[in-house]
Amino acid sequence: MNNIVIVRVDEIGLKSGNKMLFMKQLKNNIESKFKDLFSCKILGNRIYLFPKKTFNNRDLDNLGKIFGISSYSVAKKIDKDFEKMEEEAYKLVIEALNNDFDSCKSFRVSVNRADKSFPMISPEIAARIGEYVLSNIPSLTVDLTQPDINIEIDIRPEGVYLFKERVRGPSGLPVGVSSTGTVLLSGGIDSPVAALLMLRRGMVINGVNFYSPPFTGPKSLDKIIKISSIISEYTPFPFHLYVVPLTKIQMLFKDLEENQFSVVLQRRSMMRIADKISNLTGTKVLITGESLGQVASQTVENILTISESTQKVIFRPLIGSTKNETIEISKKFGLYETSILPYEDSCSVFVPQNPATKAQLRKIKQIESYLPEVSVLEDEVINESKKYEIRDGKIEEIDVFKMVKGGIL
Ligand SMILES: Nc1ncnc2c1ncn2[C@@H]1O[C@H](COP(=O)(O)OP(=O)(O)OP(=O)(O)O)[C@@H](O)[C@H]1O
Repeated sequence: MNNIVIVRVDEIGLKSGNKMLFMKQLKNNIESKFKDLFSCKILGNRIYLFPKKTFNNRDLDNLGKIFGISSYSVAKKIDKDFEKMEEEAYKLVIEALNNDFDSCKSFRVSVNRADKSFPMISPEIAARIGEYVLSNIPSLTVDLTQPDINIEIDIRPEGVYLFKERVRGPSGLPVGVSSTGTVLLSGGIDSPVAALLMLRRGMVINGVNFYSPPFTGPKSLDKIIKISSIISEYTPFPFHLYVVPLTKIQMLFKDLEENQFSVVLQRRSMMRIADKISNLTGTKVLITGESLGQVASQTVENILTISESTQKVIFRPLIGSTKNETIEISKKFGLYETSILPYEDSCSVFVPQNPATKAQLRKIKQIESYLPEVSVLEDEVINESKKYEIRDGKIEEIDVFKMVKGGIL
């Protein structure tokens, strides 16, 4: 049981003033996912995980979903004793060979001597331990640039760590260090990726989804909950999803004579509702998955007209991305297979034949001025929304919050 896990950070290490705050948040985030398995300790730019019970490498998979971690290694900690270092390095090579002594594998020993009081310099330690390993396993060759097996020896004041592998983490900043946002979360490919990208910058988020009963059925709801559940695996905070029935507002826009503006009108309504939910839940910004020029509603003119419906800043992390790039990220985060399930999204049900690509604000405001009931309906649908709390993939429907203009009932 003397294996420990070393967690490394990249960006956090560069933050001078906030570094300790960020490290503590990362430590809390790791503890919240691994409280039964490890106790954690910050030492310099690293976090060390001490096992409370035996673990195997698969138990560590969730470290790949904790933003802020650049890499981690399962390491053996020993005393600062040269003979023990030789012995453990040899054992690690044997482990890495996995009983394959026939195919000619190459290896390297890399030494980091952070404790300068250790009486030998790094190249000397590497060379001597390399010789020791070679003398015991003559089928090996040495390769200093691209070895099959890289044994790392890290000599620090508190002891020596040896490991043979660095597993890459998801990098970024720990969730909890970058304020809060509300993502307009559709069942498509883009907005779930936008949500993950904001989590990766350390933001705590909740989500608002619009659905159109009875035009969108229970399978669409299942899909958005499944997407939220995947998102929740990347945050230590519960992910709250507000599901808002938009149908009565959409019907109003659909029946307009000038229904080419219905998409922009609908989006403005979504923004106002999301703005209110953001205020009710205390988040600071809105987030969407828009990407410039991707669909008719995402021209600069339409985006400006849509943005005007809220005072809040809207983060659009995908604005400059290509569809393929977004798909790549979606796959990387394990979202893609769910995002492409063929269930109708609320908006696609009500798209006119020729949606306006340059909806002028003046025109849109004029139409809205003929529809004062929209604002009443927006409050109504917030009252009718469902709220789900999703934590580590576990879903619970909780209290529907009630709202009247300007406050919570
Ligand atoms: N039903 C919905 N519920 C919540 N937000 C939505 C919904 N539909 C669209 N949005 C928000 O508006 C943005 C633009 O949507 P649009 O349908 O124009 O583009 P999209 O590329 O299909 O987006 P996505 O892939 O995220 O569905 C979405 O990224 C999302 O943030």
